[in-house]
Amino acid sequence: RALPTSAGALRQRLRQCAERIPEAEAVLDLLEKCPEHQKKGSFPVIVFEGLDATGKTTVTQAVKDNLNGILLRSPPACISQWRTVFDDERTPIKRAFYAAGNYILASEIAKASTQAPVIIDRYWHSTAAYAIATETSGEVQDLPPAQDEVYQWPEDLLKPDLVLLLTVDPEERVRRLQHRGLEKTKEEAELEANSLFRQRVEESYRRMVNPACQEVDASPSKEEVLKTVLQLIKKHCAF
Ligand SMILES: Nc1ncnc2c1ncn2[C@@H]1O[C@H](COP(=O)(O)OP(=O)(O)O)[C@@H](O)[C@H]1O
Ligand SMILES: Nc1ccn([C@@H]2O[C@H](COP(=O)(O)OP(=O)(O)O)[C@@H](O)[C@H]2O)c(=O)n1
Repeated sequence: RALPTSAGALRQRLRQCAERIPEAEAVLDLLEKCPEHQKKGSFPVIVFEGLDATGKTTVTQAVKDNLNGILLRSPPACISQWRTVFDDERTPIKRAFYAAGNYILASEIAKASTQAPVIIDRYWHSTAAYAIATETSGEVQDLPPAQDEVYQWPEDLLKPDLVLLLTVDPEERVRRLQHRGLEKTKEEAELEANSLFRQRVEESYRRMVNPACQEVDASPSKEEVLKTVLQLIKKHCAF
């Protein structure tokens, strides 16, 4: 399978291509500096997931301000300048890059969560959901069965306390995309053209376990969505 699900496996994958791709060597260097099996601090770690334009950037910023938190994203800023290089590579190498981003991010989460609540824009569930959806074609029925190990969180990756999956109906999502008019990654452009792919990504998010995503209807106004999200955080994370 294209997605490496442990730090060891993804390091091996990057090492294999490091001679040809200098950026892979650079990612490996950063990974080396991250101790394995990172532990969370005492503040809650809350992840927001969902398709592009479901409102993750908007809501994560608002939650951060509201909770006086620290906002992080996957892939983390320290490797995002190499993203375009890996987006143009073969799938296994591209997946190794995003997987590595999550392990590097885990060190940042470990540190940040000793200081304040941590709010994260995409993490492992995004890496897994896009990978799973790309590896199959057709209907959601053709995805690996619900109990398959692809939906498991990697054993050696720091776990968040709460994962919220933002969903909006396809028409509203397109309206938001058009409003924003930002440059899209290649995969997001394909996604737009392919509603079955989009459905497979969303269904893969829903099948993820340990931790599972909690779905939030993100179609109401920004204020309403923020209110719902803050209530969920209050209910699930004591701090
Ligand atoms: N609840 C909402 N209602 C209407 N528009 C929204 C809402 N949340 C976000 N938007 C708008 O939709 C677009 C996509 O939101 P954004 O936060 O960038 O999504 P993402 O980070 O998931 O791609 C932006 O133009 C944003 O202002
Ligand atoms: N943690 C992450 C984040 C993004 N990705 C990849 O990045 C793409 C989405 O990134 P994007 O730039 O459109 O995301 P937004 O943060 O703009 O919503 C998907 O195609 C995923 O393949 C990932 O694999 N893992």
